[in-house]
Amino acid sequence: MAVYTDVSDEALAAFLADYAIGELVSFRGIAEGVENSNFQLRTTQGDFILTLYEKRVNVQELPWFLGLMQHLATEGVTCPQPVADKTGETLKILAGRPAAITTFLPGVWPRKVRGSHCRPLGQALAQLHLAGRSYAPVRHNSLGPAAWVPLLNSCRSGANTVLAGLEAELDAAFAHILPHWPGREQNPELPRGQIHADLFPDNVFFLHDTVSGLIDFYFACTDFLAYDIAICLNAWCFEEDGAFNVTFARQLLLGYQDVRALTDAELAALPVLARGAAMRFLLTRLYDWINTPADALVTPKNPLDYLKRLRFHLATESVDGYGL
Ligand SMILES: Nc1ncnc2c1ncn2[C@@H]1O[C@H](COP(=O)(O)OP(=O)(O)O)[C@@H](O)[C@H]1O
Ligand SMILES: N[C@@H](CCOP(=O)(O)O)C(=O)O
Repeated sequence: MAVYTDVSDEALAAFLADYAIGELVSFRGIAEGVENSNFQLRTTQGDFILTLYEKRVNVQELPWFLGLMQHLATEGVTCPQPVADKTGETLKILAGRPAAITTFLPGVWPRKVRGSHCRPLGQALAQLHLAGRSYAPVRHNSLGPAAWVPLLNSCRSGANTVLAGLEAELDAAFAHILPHWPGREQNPELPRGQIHADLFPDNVFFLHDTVSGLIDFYFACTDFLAYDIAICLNAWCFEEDGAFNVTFARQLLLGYQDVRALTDAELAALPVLARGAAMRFLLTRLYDWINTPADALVTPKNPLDYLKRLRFHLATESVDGYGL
């Protein structure tokens, strides 16, 4: 469960007095989520989400994230919109933590992904990328390739306790990823822009097979647009047993291209981007798996799910393997 910080009735009342969003009707902690403390807030004007930002989010970067969500919402992306207080502030302090109120989005995230989710997902991702083009501020991807070897270094002593030989397997995999990673320079064939960078099923709400909202922009950054697709291929297109579902991948790529055509360079780069995406989530999960205390509120996710994905992408040499 993810409510790390308690909010007293008195603190909440004082906090809400700064806003013009009606009278408090109900308030409850949301068990789902990993990173931050989230609460559902109902007032006489409707439903809202109150988020208290916890340790992993860099406070200095919160204005970038809130600005991006505001911008995307203005451009027609259904995502949480920061709510300003009576003085125009969206980022405030509550219970000693940075805090913001955002709009509540209707819908439910898919507990089991179906093929019918993947085309609308691809369309929504491309719409997000197009809407992000007019948001100029840049946020470097702090979990990009430069972070991966240091992350593995910080877990080396524990890696082989998770799986014998894991450390050597990851070191070997780096040789198939890092030297082939596209350069950071502006390359019109491999466009960069604002990406979500964590668009997993639990961050996409659906109503009747239609995307009703995208949430959780706190890993968003400025990077290759196609890297976001690679993250979605990993998060949406594998079965529980680790088998790749090429039909889901094809639907995802077709949906994306309904809205934004991929360049030849983006299509050619997909295998290496997908390897990198698998490595990124494998490593953060490995770090959490090794470092999360047994009595922690949140159960760490299994890093080995991403080892299966990484092995698949290492064996995939072209976009044909993803159904195009
Ligand atoms: N804007 C929103 N509208 C509706 N529900 C939301 C919204 N934001 C968060 N939630 C709820 O809170 C849960 C956790 O949110 P999330 O942003 O994924 O947390 P974390 O960043 O801690 O992982 C979601 O699964 C959803 O149930
Ligand atoms: N999507 C990541 C973990 C981040 O969790 P979120 O609740 O913030 O999406 C993973 O699956 O490893």
